[in-house]
Amino acid sequence: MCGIIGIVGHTEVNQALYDGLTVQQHRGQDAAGIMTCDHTGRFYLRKDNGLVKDVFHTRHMIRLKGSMGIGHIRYPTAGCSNSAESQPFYVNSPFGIALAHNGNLTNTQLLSDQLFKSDRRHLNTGSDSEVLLNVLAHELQTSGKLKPQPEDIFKAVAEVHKRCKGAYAAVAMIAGVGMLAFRDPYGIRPAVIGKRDTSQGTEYVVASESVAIDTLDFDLMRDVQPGECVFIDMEGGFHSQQCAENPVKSPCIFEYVYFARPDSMMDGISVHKSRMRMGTKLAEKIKREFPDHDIDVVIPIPDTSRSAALQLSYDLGVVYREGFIKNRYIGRTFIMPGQQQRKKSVRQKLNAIDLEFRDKNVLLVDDSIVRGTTSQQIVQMARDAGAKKVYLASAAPPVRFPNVYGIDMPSPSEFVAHNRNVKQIAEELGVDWLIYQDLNDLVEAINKKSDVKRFDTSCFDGDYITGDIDETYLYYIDALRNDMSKQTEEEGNVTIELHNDV
Ligand SMILES: O=P(O)(O)OC[C@H]1O[C@H](OP(=O)(O)OP(=O)(O)O)[C@H](O)[C@@H]1O
Ligand SMILES: NC(=O)CC[C@H](N)C(=O)O
Ligand SMILES: [Mg+2]
Repeated sequence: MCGIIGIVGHTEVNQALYDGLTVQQHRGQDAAGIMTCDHTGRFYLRKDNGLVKDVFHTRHMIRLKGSMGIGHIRYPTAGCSNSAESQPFYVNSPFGIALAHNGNLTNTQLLSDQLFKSDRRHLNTGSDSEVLLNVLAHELQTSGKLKPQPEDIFKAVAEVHKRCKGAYAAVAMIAGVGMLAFRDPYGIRPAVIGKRDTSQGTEYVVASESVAIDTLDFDLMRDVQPGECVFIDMEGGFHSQQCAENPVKSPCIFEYVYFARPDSMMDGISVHKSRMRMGTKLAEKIKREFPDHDIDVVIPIPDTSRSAALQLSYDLGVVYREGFIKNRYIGRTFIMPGQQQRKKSVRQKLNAIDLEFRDKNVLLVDDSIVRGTTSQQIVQMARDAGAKKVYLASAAPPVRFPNVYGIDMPSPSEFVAHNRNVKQIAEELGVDWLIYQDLNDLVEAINKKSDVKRFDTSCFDGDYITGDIDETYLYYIDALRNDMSKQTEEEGNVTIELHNDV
């Protein structure tokens, strides 16, 4: 998952972009970038591998001039993790365009071929986001105008929707013209719009999550709708249009389970409330399946499971205790690039308080179990701390299918639930019993009264919302992106970045 932000203001936007990326850091830890545009139409770029706080130093911030800009934090799902593939990406023709993308295209190969053979465009990386930018650029080029008007931009985005498959929530800047933001026709990845009135006029922000809008002191207006394009010109004029033929709001369910911050609103749904309801549903299932349970204490696996675990303990009538202390300087382990690093980081990140485990039957609660990296080690820690029995509950169903829309889990054989039933997974994780949320309950917990038609639930049930994912594609991304292939790829990777300010 990546995080995006774009701002059209009336004064310098560099600091606001930085702050907006920082509060979305949980969406990507591999690379960060900001590109700004000043009143002369000149772009300024800084991007590199690392966390936001490590990528931007004062010397970079000073050079990021202008009242319009976009930013990105990256968790790679295509290409490699080299800084050359960090974002925003830039093309000089037409106009000068920069783009930052959250999601993953599923027809990258075909598009790359078309871009080279028909559109006569050069791609310099293996990133699907560079492909998205070039498709947009080609479609904008066809207007033939010196300065594109809102209707030219909407027409270009409509063509992007026809050509690009998969997931994309993107912000883009056209030099000296303005900023646009658009989501794929299913709205798989999130994007929200905010505004604030200043003495110089209205300023606009688009971000992956509303937490950025809140913390930057903008007011949340609404989501960018699936298929819609929003365009804000350099003078602050706001334009929008639906550019897809059949948009169907179907966001990725994993955003609510794990990715998003609980204080964000996405597609009209409070992430925090949805996680609390996940706790309630899970408590109901535990009561049904284990009416005579002997749980002494409910312990969350920090951080993400907390909202669900707290509500679960309340509904179950069992005390809640923080039994694992999280090292606040270690990031999220699931989105780290390799298994070795993920494994090591769980131990560095979490440590048990023996007192909360000794001689107790503990119910550990996590939001999701994917590779089982976290649960395996946590269960052992609970036992080492003296727990009598260790039970485990997951607020989401078993992850059994690869994600192709922006979460880097391409390889079913890496999932602990692969070819195992719940009893076998429990054995593998070393727990006395294991319980998973049912998919129906998860959907009900998230969608209480929003206008979301359905969710992309593919990682749980293999039903890919775009309807065009077949075995051949799944085989292809597995071969390309399983942990082993990625490691080999990274070792031989020495791409040198063009257009970068070090
Ligand atoms: O089964 P696994 O492959 O280990 O993946 C699942 C775990 O990874 C995530 O935690 P993470 O440490 O990334 O972030 P968090 O601190 O937000 O919970 C998630 O919350 C689970 O705890
Ligand atoms: N997780 C994401 O949204 C990744 C965006 C893009 N596919 C990349 O790899 O950079
Ligand atoms: Mg976790």
